[in-house]
Amino acid sequence: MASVEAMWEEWVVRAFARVDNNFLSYLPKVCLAKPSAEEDPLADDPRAPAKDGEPARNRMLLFSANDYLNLSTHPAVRKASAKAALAFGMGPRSSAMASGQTEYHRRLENVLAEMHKKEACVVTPTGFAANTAFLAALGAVATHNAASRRPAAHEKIAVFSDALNHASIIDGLRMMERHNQAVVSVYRHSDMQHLDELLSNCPVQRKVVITDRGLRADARLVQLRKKHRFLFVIDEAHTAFVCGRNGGGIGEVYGIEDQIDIIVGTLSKAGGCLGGFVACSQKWSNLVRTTGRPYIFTTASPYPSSRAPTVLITASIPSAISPAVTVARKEAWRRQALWNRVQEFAALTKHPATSPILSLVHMLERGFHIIAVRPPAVAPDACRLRVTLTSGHSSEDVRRLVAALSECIPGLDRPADQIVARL
Ligand SMILES: Cc1ncc(COP(=O)(O)O)c(C=O)c1O
Repeated sequence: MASVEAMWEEWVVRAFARVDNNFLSYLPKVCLAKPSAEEDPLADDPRAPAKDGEPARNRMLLFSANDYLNLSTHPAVRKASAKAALAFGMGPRSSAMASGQTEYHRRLENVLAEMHKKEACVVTPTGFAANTAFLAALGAVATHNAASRRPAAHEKIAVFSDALNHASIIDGLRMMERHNQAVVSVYRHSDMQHLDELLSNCPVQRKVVITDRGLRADARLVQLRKKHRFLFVIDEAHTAFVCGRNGGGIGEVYGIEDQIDIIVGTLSKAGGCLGGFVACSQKWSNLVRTTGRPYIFTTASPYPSSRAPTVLITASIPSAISPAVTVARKEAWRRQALWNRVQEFAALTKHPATSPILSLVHMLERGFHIIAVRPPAVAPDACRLRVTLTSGHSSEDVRRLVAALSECIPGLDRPADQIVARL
């Protein structure tokens, strides 16, 4: 008889053969460019002339990162994280539930709450955890209102989710279904008519609409909220700090902050650091902290030395994100630079770009790092290549990118539907 190890090995190999295993070959080895001597805080002699890093042929322009405002390398962010790490160390050691919250976490939560015009905010280790923690708390509404019994049909929550919502929303919803807390309906991507129909046919009293595509659906969602009185949840992972005069996201763009009940976001994209958040009312934040399992049962963002008493512990990531948030709000030119790049790209390619993320071709060999979006992120027939523009790209970078792309896609200056057909 085969050993347990051999049996498992065979099952793993068989499973792997059925997944898209090209995935592994897409993971390029990336070496970070060495900072110049002036920029390198560890350089022996900051006045020494900059050394050449990697040979020029290996250098590439990164069009695949979500560091939209280039804050991950901002001097204030580097300094704050280095200072916190030097003073307090790195190891996070436990969850917020076990070791409490530092003043840095609290300060960050207050800034984010204020930024989104909400009473409160809960910072989580990632954006993925923010969505799943919020949805776990949402599920708790059904369970606890059913006196901890299995909720009956009328006690469940009806959740309406955009077809292209992020995996963290999908997994959070699956969790709710597993606990009999929710009935989930998926509406066609940004199709408000479909959403309206589904809402109109739903007899359940507690309704929730959740989308990470707020920018596309805009004010129509607000009209539907008035009509159907649902709890409105937006995942602002790609819009917080990026859209709105002060980086306040969708709510600020359309002046509908008071119409959005819950804002979920990440600090790992435009924030240039790592983490997530749920901005909401005080009551919702209490529920997330006490029932949001992905917030409770996971280690908090990095914090320092075991010698520091808990109340004095500072956190290197929250202390880095705080200056990042300040810079993101203050330096509106970064947002302007980013949107200028989007407009330039749209003008050069005639591609109707309305966001810094563009689905196009892979160009690694030409010195452009662009990622392929493939299953399980999208359906097998919806694979695409994705260009992400940031404020750190110059107009020249965009011109070079478009020139290189045009060699691979002869129809790049034609309308987008024709281009997609050719890819
Ligand atoms: C819409 C959306 N929500 C949530 C997340 C998860 O954020 P994080 O990377 O901070 O876990 C992502 C990241 O890809 C995202 O695109």
